[in-house]
Amino acid sequence: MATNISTLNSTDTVLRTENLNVYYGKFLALQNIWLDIPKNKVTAFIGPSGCGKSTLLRCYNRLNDLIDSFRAEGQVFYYGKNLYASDIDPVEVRRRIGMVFQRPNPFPKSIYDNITFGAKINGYKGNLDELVEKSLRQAALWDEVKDKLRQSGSSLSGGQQQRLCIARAIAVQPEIILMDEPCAALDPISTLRVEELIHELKEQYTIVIVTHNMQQAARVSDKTAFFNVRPTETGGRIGYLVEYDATEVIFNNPKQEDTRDYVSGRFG
Ligand SMILES: Nc1ncnc2c1ncn2[C@@H]1O[C@H](COP(=O)(O)OP(=O)(O)OP(=O)(O)O)[C@@H](O)[C@H]1O
Repeated sequence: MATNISTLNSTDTVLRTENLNVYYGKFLALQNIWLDIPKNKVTAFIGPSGCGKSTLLRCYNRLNDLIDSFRAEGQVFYYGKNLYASDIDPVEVRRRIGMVFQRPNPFPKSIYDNITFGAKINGYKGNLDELVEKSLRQAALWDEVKDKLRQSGSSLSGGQQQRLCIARAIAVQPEIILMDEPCAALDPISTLRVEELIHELKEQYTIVIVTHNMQQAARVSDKTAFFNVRPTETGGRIGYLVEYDATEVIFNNPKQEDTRDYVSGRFG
């Protein structure tokens, strides 16, 4: 029988990777990652393009399983339970560990149905109207859409669509929200709204965010992991974790020179 991962004991470390190596076919994308993600905090992943930030994020909710060439060695723990164990249901993992992507991707459905879709699939027994209102309020979108819930999600502005996607992620009552450059396609004002939202959401959720925006990482996160990529003799590019610490340490007093160079913009 599948393990019910929602009943696992809670500790301050929600996700832990131990000696994680990730391959796409023969290509080693990430090497030897040891990283603990703390509960109810925002953890930012920063680093140059191709260093494996999104790859690691997708390992946390087994989204990489959908890529044929993907293979992981080492372990990813959710409250001490190996997420890749044979008795773990990846669908349940993705319900507990939701994801918001770079481009807002509402379903081609009404605002209301965007929120209720996942809940219905999961057999939600509560009041759907209440769920819609609660999720939209938590995503700071309710006031803007409460009079047009039957309109298509794609009729909203890009920033509103992204908050709708956050509301949709919240509606299935996850514990963790993974965000892969959630503001990359947004204007500065929408970005600010989403950043404010992230601050509010961490009261209830654990958030891991990939961002290319140094200021954003400094503004929103409690901890920051800096990844880098090194070339191999055979032309490969291996991503690795350089340094992981409180965000203020990473930005103001990092231990590694590469981190200092990257956060100060001196990185090639
Ligand atoms: N589906 C895939 N198939 C094969 N290789 C992949 C796949 N996804 C990512 N990669 C490779 O793995 C490495 C890490 O990619 P990833 O997207 O995780 O990096 P990233 O740090 O998130 O980059 P970016 O900041 O540009 O989004 C890259 O070399 C990339 O080309």
